[in-house]
Amino acid sequence: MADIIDGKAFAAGLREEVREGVTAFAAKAGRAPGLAVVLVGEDPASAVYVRSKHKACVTAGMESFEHHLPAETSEADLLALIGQLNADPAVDGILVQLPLPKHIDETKVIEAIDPDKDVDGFTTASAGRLATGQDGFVACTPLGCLMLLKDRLGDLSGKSAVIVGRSNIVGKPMAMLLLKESCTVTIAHSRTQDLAHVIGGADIVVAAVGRPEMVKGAWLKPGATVIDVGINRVPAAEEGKTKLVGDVAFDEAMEVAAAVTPVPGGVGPMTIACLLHNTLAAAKRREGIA
Ligand SMILES: NC(=O)C1=CN([C@@H]2O[C@H](COP(=O)(O)OP(=O)(O)OC[C@H]3O[C@@H](n4cnc5c(N)ncnc54)[C@H](OP(=O)(O)O)[C@@H]3O)[C@@H](O)[C@H]2O)C=CC1
Ligand SMILES: Nc1nc(=O)c2c([nH]1)NC[C@@H]1CN(c3ccc(C(=O)N[C@@H](CCC(=O)O)C(=O)O)cc3)C=[N+]21
Ligand SMILES: [Mg+2]
Repeated sequence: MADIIDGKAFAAGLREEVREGVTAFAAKAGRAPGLAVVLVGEDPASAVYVRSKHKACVTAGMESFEHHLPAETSEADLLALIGQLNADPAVDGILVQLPLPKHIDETKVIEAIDPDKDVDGFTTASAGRLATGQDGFVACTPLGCLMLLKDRLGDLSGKSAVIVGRSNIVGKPMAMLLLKESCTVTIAHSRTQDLAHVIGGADIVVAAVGRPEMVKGAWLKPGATVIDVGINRVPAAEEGKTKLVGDVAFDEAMEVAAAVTPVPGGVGPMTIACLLHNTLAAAKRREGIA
């Protein structure tokens, strides 16, 4: 039976560390770090995430500036808001909750964020810095996954890692991070042939697909470490209820792997803790505090 990697507990520790860092920052800077979260429209899942980010900010002693705009907001108005937040000295980090309504060009909006305030790590500047080994913000979800992997495995050098998914916000930055750790990295996606075989060679599997329980236990190399990024809401056994499952068939994986992250309670809480971590780092950098 594999170990369950307790992302929720690890995230709680990281949040406590950030809280202490915030106190030290405030003593020197005379102000708290500030995070601006922009939500456009009424997507219920997005509203839940934004609420938990706000709560986490406040608990860590940070300022949270919430901007909830109606779904009909024009791209120009949203870009104008980003411009204001870029110029606002009280704002250290800017997060624009994705997805945006269809009439708004996501790339254009993300690119408008000052890279020094890009605590999500989504701008081209941040992605380029990560890819070329320069200092910058790393996307929160892959950063959280890396922290869990290093905590569990120590040195990752030489390990074979398969990432399933190649999105700009999870799969690609995850690949860059693991490459930096000297893993031998394979990125699988919807055109990958014989995914089971590809996964079967991996010491580390990161699943970021968005398909409930698609990675089967029998595909895994015995003793593998499995990081499940997927958040899928599916019907529960009880009539009319839903539950969250990951992209990995958890019970099966527990029979073969050495360690597996659960959903919920795995990667999700790490994403929010890393957002706070990045926001504190942004604030320190902007104030010239080591
Ligand atoms: N825990 C957290 O904090 C977060 C969780 N998530 C969750 O992680 C999951 C992935 O998110 P995200 O990266 O944004 O998703 P995207 O939809 O942007 O990307 C999904 C990726 O999976 C690949 N894929 C789809 N079907 C298959 C298949 N059958 N076999 C192999 N690969 C496949 C796609 O390939 P192709 O490129 O060829 O289409 C694509 O690269 C979702 O469940 C999301 O909810 C996301 C962000 C944060
Ligand atoms: N600009 C932007 N940045 C993001 O980081 C971003 C985004 N947009 N859009 C949506 C995705 C998704 N995401 C999650 C964050 C926390 C949990 C999380 O805490 N999940 C809990 C469960 C929460 C529940 O019960 O619904 C858990 O896994 O334990 C999940 C998913 C961040 N995202
Ligand atoms: Mg869109």
